[in-house]
Amino acid sequence: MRPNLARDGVATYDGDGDETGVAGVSGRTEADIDAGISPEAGAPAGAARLGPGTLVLVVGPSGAGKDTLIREACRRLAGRDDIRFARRRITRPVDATEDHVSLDAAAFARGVAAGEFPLHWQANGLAYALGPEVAADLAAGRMVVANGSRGAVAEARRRFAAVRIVMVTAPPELLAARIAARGREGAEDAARRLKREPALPVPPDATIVNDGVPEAGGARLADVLARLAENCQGRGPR
Ligand SMILES: Nc1ncnc2c1ncn2[C@@H]1O[C@H](COP(=O)(O)OP(=O)(O)OP(=O)(O)O)[C@@H](O)[C@H]1O
Ligand SMILES: O=P(O)(O)OC[C@H]1O[C@H](OP(=O)(O)O)[C@H](O)[C@@H]1O
Repeated sequence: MRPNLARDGVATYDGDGDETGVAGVSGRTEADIDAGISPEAGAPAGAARLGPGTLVLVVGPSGAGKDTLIREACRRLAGRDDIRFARRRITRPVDATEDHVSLDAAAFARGVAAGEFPLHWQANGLAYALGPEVAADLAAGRMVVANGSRGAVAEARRRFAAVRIVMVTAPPELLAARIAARGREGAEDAARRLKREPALPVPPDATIVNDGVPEAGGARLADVLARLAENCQGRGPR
């Protein structure tokens, strides 16, 4: 399932839905967000899920610019007490590319065993988690935005009451060039990242093609987040 990158930065999905298990699936557009079309239809019913605030997972291929656009959107939405940006736990040393909490493997495993992480996943030889403050913010009715894995969306939908997905993508040649220029990964790791294409279990609520300047993509993400927050009304901070 590959996005079409045309049409004013809004991607739709082709295909028969094989990868999502949904026949004739098409991406939700920002118009759908305005219409309040719910992606929870068909989500598994479970025990108490974390909420009532909405978890927004920003997903997409490595190098697309998720962290960059999240930083930009965070700057633009500073002062919004109803929207928080998650600080991830990652088994990666601290570096300039993301303001995460760095944990070693043992500390990460202890966090998992203690049930501290409302969501965790593994990818790229690393372990990632959202911290307990995410659950607290959702419980207070806030929207929480996190850089997520496409492979963790299904689990997120089981664990959280309301999950929205924003796909950030870019043409393949830009992905490769950006990962190389960032210099965080070696050539082999970079190549493995470029090959990763875990399927989403649902189409994204919005897609941002980050092929312009970061400020443009960041402004677009901020817009999408503001609209998603509007549609979570009735669940404001308390
Ligand atoms: N619109 C853009 N124009 C030019 N460079 C960009 C743009 N967006 C991001 N970049 C650069 O591309 C690199 C990858 O961006 P970023 O780390 O935000 O991507 P990511 O999707 O979070 O990737 P990963 O999943 O590998 O962490 C960074 O060096 C960033 O500065
Ligand atoms: O390929 P998928 O499963 O979508 O994403 C895998 C992981 O890679 C990226 O993290 P980072 O680049 O290591 O910070 C994503 O944020 C996610 O955690």
